[in-house]
Amino acid sequence: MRFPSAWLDLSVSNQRTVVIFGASGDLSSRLLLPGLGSLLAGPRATSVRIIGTGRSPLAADEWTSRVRSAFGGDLSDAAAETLATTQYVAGDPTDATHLRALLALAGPAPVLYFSLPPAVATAIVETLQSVDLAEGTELAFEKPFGTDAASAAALNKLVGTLVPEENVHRVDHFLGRTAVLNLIGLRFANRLFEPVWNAEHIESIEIVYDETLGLEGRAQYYDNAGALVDMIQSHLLLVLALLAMDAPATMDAVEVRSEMARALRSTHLYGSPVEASRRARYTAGGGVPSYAEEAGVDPGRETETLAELTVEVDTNRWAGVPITLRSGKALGVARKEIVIKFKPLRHLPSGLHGGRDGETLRIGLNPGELSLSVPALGVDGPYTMGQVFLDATLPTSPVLPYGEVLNGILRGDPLLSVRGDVAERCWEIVEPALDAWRTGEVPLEEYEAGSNGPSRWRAAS
Ligand SMILES: O=P(O)(O)OC[C@H]1O[C@@H](O)[C@H](O)[C@@H](O)[C@@H]1O
Repeated sequence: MRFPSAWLDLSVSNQRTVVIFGASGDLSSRLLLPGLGSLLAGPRATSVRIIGTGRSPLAADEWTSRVRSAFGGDLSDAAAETLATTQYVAGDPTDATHLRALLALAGPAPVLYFSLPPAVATAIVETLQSVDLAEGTELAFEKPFGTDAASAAALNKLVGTLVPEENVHRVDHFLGRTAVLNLIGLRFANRLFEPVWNAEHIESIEIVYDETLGLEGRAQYYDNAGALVDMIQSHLLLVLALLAMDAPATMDAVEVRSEMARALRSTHLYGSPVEASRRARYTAGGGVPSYAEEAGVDPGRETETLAELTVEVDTNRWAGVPITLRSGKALGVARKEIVIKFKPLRHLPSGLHGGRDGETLRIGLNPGELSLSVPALGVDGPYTMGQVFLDATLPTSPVLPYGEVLNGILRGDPLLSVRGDVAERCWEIVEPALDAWRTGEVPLEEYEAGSNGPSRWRAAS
């Protein structure tokens, strides 16, 4: 159950220049630079030239010290070299003259990484229309890609005039998670699971990413996004795609991404938006203030901090199986897992007593773990059926999920990047629920911070 070695290749064959737009922002220092640092720590890594850029002026030593602290620990040769060559250039990225100077500095085949919200990234892409891009330029975008299906489609169109689709990387760090990548090994290299991975044998699926963390000072972004857009529209639907897709012919980006896209094209809400979606917001609890009182939040906006969506993948393999995606903040338990419930067998020999439950497979997403409950005789007394658990821990990659995705971007391989049509499709899947929420058809429920969320939700713990 190991993923192909190309994904574990920590080396960056040709030195590349990465221009980070929004470099002085929180996302860059919290996620992007540490991810790059973990990649550069690999034994075969070569250095990368990083040019940070943003509107805020930043002294050269201030920028270098930010990069240094994001890399953490002892520096490998590649990381030390990267640090020695990095620079920061302040300027307005929507000004074509500034962009031309920046690209001249970057040289051949740079990666332009937009560590910015969609509106700002779109404005820069618009300016890039009047600037010549070097052959082999790669463009990388943080999530969310667009703010709805229409804006994602418009951005795709704009980006498509600059570089070919295989040079566009819509970043989703869940695709760099060991446990998520291992879904491919778990399913397609596994005699036990693959034959039963369908509606004939599986009753229901949950994909849950409950966090104990609250807002972490990100109100400005989060209050506009909410749990559904922040986690389900992006990360969890992509996990679903890997879980539900058919076997790709090869592990090539074209094949894998086509299968993922095919699964998502068949995905829609399980019933009406009112039946298939739930939303809630935390009130004060355990020393955490209520969401409405958090700094920077507009209480009237009705932003949800916990969301649940049940979908169906309407294919021959999956039709009829409810798949529930759930994620939220400030919950009592950090439950981050996929739960696959198999159907009970139709028949048990008479004389066997107890548990007729089907098997349950739990795939821990963070950390990566597997647990399969199987019926066994004698667990709860002689000739009585009970459940025993087969547990395994997945190896932890030394490369952070962001680093894994970046590895692909630097090598020009879009395998772990979201394809344009998939980015649009993920919006289309959630939009009926978002529309029903806007019109108040689905009430905004409440849960106490530190609790497990409202009861009676499908994926309630
Ligand atoms: O557990 P991880 O890797 O930090 O991923 C979860 C995070 O993913 C991010 O994309 C979301 O914006 C955050 O709100 C969330 O906390």
